[in-house]
Amino acid sequence: MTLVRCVDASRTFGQGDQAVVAVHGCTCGVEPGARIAITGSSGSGKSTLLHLMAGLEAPTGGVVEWPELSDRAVERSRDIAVVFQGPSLLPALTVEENVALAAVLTGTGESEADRRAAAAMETVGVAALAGQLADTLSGGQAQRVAIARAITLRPRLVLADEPTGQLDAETGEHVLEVLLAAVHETGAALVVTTHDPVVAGRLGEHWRMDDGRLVVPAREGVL
Ligand SMILES: Nc1ncnc2c1ncn2[C@@H]1O[C@H](COP(=O)(O)OP(=O)(O)OP(=O)(O)O)[C@@H](O)[C@H]1O
Repeated sequence: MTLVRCVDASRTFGQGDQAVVAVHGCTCGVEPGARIAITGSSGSGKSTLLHLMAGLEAPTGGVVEWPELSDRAVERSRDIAVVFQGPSLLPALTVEENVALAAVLTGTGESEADRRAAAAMETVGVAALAGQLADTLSGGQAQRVAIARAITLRPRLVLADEPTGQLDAETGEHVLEVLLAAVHETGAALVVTTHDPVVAGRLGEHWRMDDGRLVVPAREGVL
């Protein structure tokens, strides 16, 4: 039942003297229902590991696989949603258009995409912002809209890269609540990278990246 499994997965950027090993031989797995925080200092490889799990980066060593999901990347991309740290909305589109876009881009018909977007905006509590241009939103509102976009296709796995990293503590806490409620409602597993111990404390499981190496508490039945 593992959604994503990394077996001795590595990611090196650059070559020769310039090579940077961002992730060294990581072995881990994410199961349905998981709530995982990945902490670690800046540059320790958290984002790179998340991108490997999303399929946004290919490993340069080892294997990343999605046993429960489709072998085809396009179909898999419907089941895996990524929430980024910074602004990720298209500023000239409305909230509603931004939320529907992910569905449209993965081949969902327009009326179905609109219906799903409306449901996701309702879940996340941004329905009142539907007609507003994305570049008029506050940071917290924009991140809630990004969460709505992430859950529009009801993914099996949500990977959030420092989703509260650019927000003040109170707004960040609210966005985290929204994210946890959204994955609860949709039944998705959640992996969050964070520098914030308060955020990490809200998730059931805690992994740590240490200079590209993953420290995962031992669990049975994942690998
Ligand atoms: N596209 C890239 N090209 C070259 N080096 C990269 C690239 N992406 C990441 N790196 C390097 O890989 C290492 C790990 O970076 P990564 O962004 O995964 O760390 P992080 O723990 O997420 O950091 P932060 O908390 O600051 O976001 C760093 O040394 C970084 O400079």
